[in-house]
Amino acid sequence: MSVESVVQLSWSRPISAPPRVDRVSLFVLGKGTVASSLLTQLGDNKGRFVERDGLSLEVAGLCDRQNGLFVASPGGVELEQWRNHLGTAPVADPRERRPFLDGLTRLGSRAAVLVDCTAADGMEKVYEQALLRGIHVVTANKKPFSGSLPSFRRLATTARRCRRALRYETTVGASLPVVETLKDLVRTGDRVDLIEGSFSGTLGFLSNELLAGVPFSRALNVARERGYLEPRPQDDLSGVDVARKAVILAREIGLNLGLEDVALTPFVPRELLAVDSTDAFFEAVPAYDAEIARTVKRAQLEGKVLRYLARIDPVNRRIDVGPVAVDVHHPAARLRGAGSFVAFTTERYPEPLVVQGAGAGGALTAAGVLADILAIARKI
Ligand SMILES: NC(=O)C1=CN([C@@H]2O[C@H](COP(=O)(O)OP(=O)(O)OC[C@H]3O[C@@H](n4cnc5c(N)ncnc54)[C@H](O)[C@@H]3O)[C@@H](O)[C@H]2O)C=CC1
Ligand SMILES: N[C@@H](CC=O)C(=O)O
Repeated sequence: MSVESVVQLSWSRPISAPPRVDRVSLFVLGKGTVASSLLTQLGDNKGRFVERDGLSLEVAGLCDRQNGLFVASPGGVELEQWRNHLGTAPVADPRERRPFLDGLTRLGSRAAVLVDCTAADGMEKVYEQALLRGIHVVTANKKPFSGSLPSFRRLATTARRCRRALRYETTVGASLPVVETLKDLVRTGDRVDLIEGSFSGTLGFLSNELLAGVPFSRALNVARERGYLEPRPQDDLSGVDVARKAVILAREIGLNLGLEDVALTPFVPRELLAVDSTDAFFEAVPAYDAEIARTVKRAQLEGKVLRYLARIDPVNRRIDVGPVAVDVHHPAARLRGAGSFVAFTTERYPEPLVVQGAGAGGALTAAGVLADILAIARKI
């Protein structure tokens, strides 16, 4: 067949045929900073998904710590009213997600996706239940990927065996393309020699505010208002959140390491981290303003900038996470606001491949979660 006749054929197709719209059902866990931004973005972009991708992304299920809501009819949860609907929905045990997952599989959509926007523990079991039912998983929750190594490996294997997607791009650097970039380096046979960077939007922001002379307690409140903090802010300030991200990346390059292997120095004095409840913690913070300001000043007097860095060294199988006084020419010294960066030094990139940009915030993270959902939906 000649090129002309192929062109002729495609032109002769009736252009008035209505485009096919595939229904994709979502079950969203959480109603906090990330989940609420995601639900807003799903509502705001509804028309765009249909027009550009022929996709109708519908929230069939929605759960927080207390309540759960499931809407089986086409269209799913009315997104403009989700807070009211969830607020008046029946109480649902957060550990028991089976009825929702069963309901999701019965909907008969082209695809169903469990979307975890919580920092809940033990979610790997829920993901497994989902994958085994043929439901894809998208998550911003770092714990299932940085916790027990056997659970993490089992999860990855289950996803592969069930041929379902398990996407967690936002677990490192919010919507920055860090995880998939690293996966591609590994998949294509590159050798990763070093991963380093500033992995916390919160700690980057706090360092910048401290450098500008803002008291620590005030900067922390701004970080909270902007949605940068973890549900438990001690996880940011102890460095555990950065350690989790480092473990996630280390495992991507085949290192069998866990949180217990990370050499971790906290961002703040350890006594402050001993305060357990979140309210008491925020009340205790101002007492540490002067001490934290002095640490930052000391680095400044030496002509350096205080940053909170992570370093994953596969040769020595080491992960180091902690504050470092860097030279003003160091890439981390140039970060502004909640800026983060991850630098991959590899066989093919002896000059590191650097991913850089804002690394925290509700709208950014939600956009990353949405991009993961769309990546799955487009493949169906
Ligand atoms: N805020 C950010 O910039 C980023 C956040 N993340 C991750 O996204 C996740 C959510 O973060 P945020 O929205 O900021 O936290 P958040 O504290 O605002 O919201 C967490 C939500 O999870 C719900 N929740 C807790 N346990 C639950 C359970 N078992 N079942 C259902 N819902 C449950 C809570 O009710 C709350 O609505 C965390 O894992 C965080 O590490 C990742 C990248 C960036
Ligand atoms: N609290 C985290 C949010 C993203 O993971 C951070 O500040 O980096």
